[in-house]
Amino acid sequence: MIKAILTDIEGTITRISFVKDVLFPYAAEKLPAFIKAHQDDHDVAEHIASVKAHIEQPEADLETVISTLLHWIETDQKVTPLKQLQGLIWQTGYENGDFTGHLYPDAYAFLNAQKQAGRSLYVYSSGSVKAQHLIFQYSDYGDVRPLFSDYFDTKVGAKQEQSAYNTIIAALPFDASEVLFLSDVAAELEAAKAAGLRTLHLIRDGQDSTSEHPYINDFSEFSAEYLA
Ligand SMILES: CSCCC(=O)C(=O)COP(=O)(O)O
Ligand SMILES: [Mg+2]
Repeated sequence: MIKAILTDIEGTITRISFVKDVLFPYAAEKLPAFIKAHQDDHDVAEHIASVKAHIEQPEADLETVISTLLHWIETDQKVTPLKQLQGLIWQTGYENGDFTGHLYPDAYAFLNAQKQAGRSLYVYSSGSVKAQHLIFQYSDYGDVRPLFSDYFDTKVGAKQEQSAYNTIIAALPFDASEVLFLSDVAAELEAAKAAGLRTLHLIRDGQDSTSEHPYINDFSEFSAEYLA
């Protein structure tokens, strides 16, 4: 019996185009000035050091760090220092009202219904925990953070690695078999399944596809069989 739900964000409860066409371009535009202005802040300095370690250039100058980060945004690489920096940059955009966090209406209704039914809700996204807080604090439906009991990002590991799900389950008061993982990416579902979680694939926006996993096109198709 499913007692908790662990959800991905992009492509599962949030439209992919909100992330790719709104959040990523905003981060790319603001990133150079942000890095220059905040390079000595403790957190930012750590993320800059992490970029240099990642490219194995400990002596890299700031321009190299910035062009590396911009390349990672362009190619949608889920590298932890980039994802952490994006969260810091998006804060200003949300606070200024430049955008609100997109949530599919069916996802919002589903999450509310599951919470009311007594299930605990958790988030696991490549976006940093800070970015997750922001998208839910400034969502289209207002501040929906009270829906969620905890948040996980790539600090527990990459989403396509089984060990990341083992780490998450170890932090939850549930057995793996009591947790349903929702994602739009088959490789993430494979990793979660290997860790013993139940899985449900979201195949949204008219994509004509089938899956090795149980799948739905949106949460209006969700039924009790996925909770049994
Ligand atoms: C938390 S909103 C930004 C999402 C993001 O940066 C991203 O890379 C999406 O990855 P996900 O694991 O949610 O598909
Ligand atoms: Mg996703």
